[in-house]
Amino acid sequence: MTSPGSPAESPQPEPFRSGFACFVGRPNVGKSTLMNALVGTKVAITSSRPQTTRRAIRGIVHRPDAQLVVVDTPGLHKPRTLLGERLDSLVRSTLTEVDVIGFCVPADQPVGPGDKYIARELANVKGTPVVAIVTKTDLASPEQIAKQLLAVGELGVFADIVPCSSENGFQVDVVGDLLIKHLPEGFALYPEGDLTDEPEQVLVAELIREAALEGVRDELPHSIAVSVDEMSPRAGREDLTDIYAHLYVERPSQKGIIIGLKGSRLKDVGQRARRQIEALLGTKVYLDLRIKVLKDWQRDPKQLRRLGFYD
Ligand SMILES: Nc1nc2c(ncn2[C@@H]2O[C@H](COP(=O)(O)OP(=O)(O)OP(=O)(O)O)[C@@H](O)[C@H]2O)c(=O)[nH]1
Repeated sequence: MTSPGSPAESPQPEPFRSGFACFVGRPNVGKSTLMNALVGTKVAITSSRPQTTRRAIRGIVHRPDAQLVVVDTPGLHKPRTLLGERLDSLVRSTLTEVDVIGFCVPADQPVGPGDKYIARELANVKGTPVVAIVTKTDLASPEQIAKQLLAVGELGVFADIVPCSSENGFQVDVVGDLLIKHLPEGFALYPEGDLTDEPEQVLVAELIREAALEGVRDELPHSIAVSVDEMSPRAGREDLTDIYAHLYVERPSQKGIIIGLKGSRLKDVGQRARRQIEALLGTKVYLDLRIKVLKDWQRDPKQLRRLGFYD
């Protein structure tokens, strides 16, 4: 304890805090990118297609005085397919399990019905503080940002409202501070240095899916799923990982799109994914990637379970 007579003494350190946060917001508002910026490495995948994220991927922010575990959630949206319904129930159960929620609204788009829908949902989550985050400030003028802060303030009762940009780093650390403020006092939940508790195999599958989505913007909205069937170091080669994976599409025509002329597109997808996976694993990678048609997998409960989407 610092006493008034001993100015040389350092002040009482803040208590160590640890706990969970999640980001919610319309698809494409920058939730995954913000999590990556907070964690400081590429953990969740991002793409310019809405609804890229399907799993609660966790990133872990380590600070001297805190450990913040960020659960990345899919964009809340009105369910259309069975897959959509599962996504939403995943989001809802996540909301009640975390210590603080970050509600993301982009600075460069007017507040719309989607944001209002989520704000109403959040008002029903009792007992979890919500920090409203105005994202992508690099895309908006100061006036636009000021207006957006006011508009977001009208959407509900928030513990704080903070503007930030994951693109240029503006106030990303402040977002971290404001989330950490709401965590309970406690011990570190994960060893220092851990950035995510997702098994590497899941991250690898996500990187392959990201590569496969690239360039087929409108043709294959949400029809691609990936399973990594086997992943192991090559015998006698510490520096090489063998990966056997399947890319699933819903219809034969989609298979053609992915494969491309004389297999050119698939080759591209494999190369792009391989580079990313090598960065993640820190070894060379041999990637055996095959395509299968799983008819209407998004509507088939058994296939959904196989691909890791549980009720
Ligand atoms: N200029 C700019 N672009 C951003 C920023 N944050 C995210 N983006 C871009 O916005 C797009 C969507 O970002 P994501 O992080 O995937 O969005 P999300 O909210 O996680 O999307 P879903 O997974 O679909 O819910 C990507 O193209 C990002 O590069 C930002 O601060 N500034």
